Amino acid sequence: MPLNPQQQQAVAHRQGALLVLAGAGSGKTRVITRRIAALLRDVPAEQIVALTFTNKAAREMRERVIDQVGRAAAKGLIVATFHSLGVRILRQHIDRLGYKTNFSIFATGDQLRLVRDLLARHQPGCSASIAEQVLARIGRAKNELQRPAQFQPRIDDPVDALTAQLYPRYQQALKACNVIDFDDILLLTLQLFEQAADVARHYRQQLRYVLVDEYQDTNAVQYRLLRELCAEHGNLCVVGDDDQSIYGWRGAVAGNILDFGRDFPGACIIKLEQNYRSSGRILAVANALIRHNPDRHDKRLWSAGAPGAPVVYRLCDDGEDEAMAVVETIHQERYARQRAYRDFAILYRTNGQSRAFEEQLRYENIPYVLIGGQQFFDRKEVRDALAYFKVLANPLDEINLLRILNYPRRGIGEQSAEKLIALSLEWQQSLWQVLQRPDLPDHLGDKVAQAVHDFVSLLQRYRRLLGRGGQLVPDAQALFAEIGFEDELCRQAEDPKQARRRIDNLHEVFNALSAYVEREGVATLEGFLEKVSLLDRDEPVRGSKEEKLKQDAVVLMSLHSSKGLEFPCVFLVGLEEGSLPHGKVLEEGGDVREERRLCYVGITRARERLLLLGAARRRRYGRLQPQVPSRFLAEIPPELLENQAAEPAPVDPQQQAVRAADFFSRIQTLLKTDNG
Ligand SMILES: Nc1ncnc2c1ncn2[C@@H]1O[C@H](COP(=O)(O)OP(=O)(O)OP(=O)(O)O)[C@@H](O)[C@H]1O
Ligand SMILES: [Mg+2]
Repeated sequence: MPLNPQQQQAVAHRQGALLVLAGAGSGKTRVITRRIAALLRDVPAEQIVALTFTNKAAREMRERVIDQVGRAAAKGLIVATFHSLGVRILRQHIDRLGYKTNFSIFATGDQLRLVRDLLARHQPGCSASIAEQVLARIGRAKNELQRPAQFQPRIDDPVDALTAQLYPRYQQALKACNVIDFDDILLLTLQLFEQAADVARHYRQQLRYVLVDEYQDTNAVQYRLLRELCAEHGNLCVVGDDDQSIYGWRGAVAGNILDFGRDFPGACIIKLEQNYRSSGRILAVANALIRHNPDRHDKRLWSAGAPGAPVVYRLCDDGEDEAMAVVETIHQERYARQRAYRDFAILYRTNGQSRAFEEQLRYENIPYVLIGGQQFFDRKEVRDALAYFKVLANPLDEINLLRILNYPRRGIGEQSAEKLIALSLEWQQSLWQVLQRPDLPDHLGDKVAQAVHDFVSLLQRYRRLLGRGGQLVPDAQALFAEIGFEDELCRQAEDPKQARRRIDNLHEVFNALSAYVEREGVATLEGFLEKVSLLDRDEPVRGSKEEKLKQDAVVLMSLHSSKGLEFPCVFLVGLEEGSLPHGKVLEEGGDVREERRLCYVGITRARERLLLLGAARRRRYGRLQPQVPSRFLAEIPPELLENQAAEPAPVDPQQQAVRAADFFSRIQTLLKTDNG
């Protein structure tokens, strides 16, 4: 498909800064991939770096480039997320900041545990629940470029006061364990560039063409990093849409995109106005909604396509009814237009909303894939297993060392663990060093000291084995068999089914490891852990997101993870006050404009058919409660919507009995499929 003149101009642009500011579906991502292909004709691949927000988007972009230029020509090209580029750089040079290059990356659970430990040590009276709030403040501070020294607590804010106290200690503890957290990845990369001029120069000379997709979602740290990278050559090309900025809550600054012209004087700014994705009617709805956000760059998106089918709003009776309406439409559309299951996406505000749709789809035997939801790598047994890997890769990782010290139980109880920590503080040695001291029997008694000794030699033995990297999977399996990990899972489970699930999850870790080994030329435990810690925060439970998208199945996902994607038919569900806009935002006086942008993102994923749905009543805390339709619906002129909103039917007792019977038979079917 040929590019339009504006797209061509963006692709042909060579030196200096370039901003493509354009609405949804106007071909921004396409411009980036075509530009890379064009650059590859006269620039070595290693000099080009394209940055995106999710691993999925990065993989997809690489594939699209390969389709155009072939695999050989794309070799050496860097297509990555900001975080994976950061890790790549830190692995080479983090020693300049006083860390070792085999550092590990903390998962959220590990971070929380560290903050809880620090709280218990320094503020014994505090409730443990405050740890999460402190951690969130630390995260926000890091994304706003505040290191411990720059953190400014707000007056009269007790959580801020605690954060001010704990943040420096948290940072010291991480460093002592040779660990960094997710937000440190970018902050430390930036620090490296600022402190080590030679390192900065090296990357500025190596990475001569920088391209960024979804630029509206960059935060302050990412922005500074880009400035550092492009300080000499200035070849920065960014594309984005201020109307799709949906990560303000994570510190993204939409202003970055609006200030681009000021920050990079002489920048070329190109606007794309033709939308190639959505039908005229869908586009009209999107435009009408987003117009309600003040202070935006006004963009007029038009489509050369046909107006298409009407956009429908359907007010359903309750959540079950909403799910049935969706499934009914899927059946109709498949029948009338021979659509595949993968043509449909059900989009919602929060992952918890998927349940009713999943039930209904299962009941009707419709294949579906769920993207996001409870994160596989966050489950307890999975984190316990990974803790072993983490300690084997980096024995200074004290949090994980403590996690496995007596798991599975080996006779080093909590009191002994506390004694060991006290000794490590007293002797100013790392816990790992303390565990290896010959004089431990004097402090712990012979029996416990023997258990510690066995534990240490086990770890050392496997460190040697795994360090060779030849047989990661069998070696790891041997380790877990030797320590009796599965037996421990069985002992702790409440019933055999739970035990089975947990053991399956452990095996899934081995599967993930083996898939990694197969993919990678040189596989190491560190490399595997790095992959896991860089997974998209909303990566699916199992399998990669694009594998799932390839199957012929209806897709269920949150609005946040739908960014950049497109589907022939989209159901945007739960259009009620409290769901979209989200209740938390309303209660805390948050930014309703960001919720509106989220709704806009959802609408603009649709190519041909868009259905907006909501329920008149919804089950909350076990009771049906009346709902108010989303304010966003009222912002769309009625002539743009085909309203299928029926007044909720008066409840006829006989009908209710039929519904109840139907409901129970469905539950029974579900239980049967569950067991089967
Ligand atoms: N010149 C063109 N001719 C035909 N189709 C095009 C053209 N440009 C883009 N498209 C198609 O339009 C759709 C949207 O393109 P793309 O995903 O690049 O848009 P985008 O601006 O990145 O959207 P979003 O803001 O949602 O990320 C894709 O299906 C793409 O193939
Ligand atoms: Mg895009």
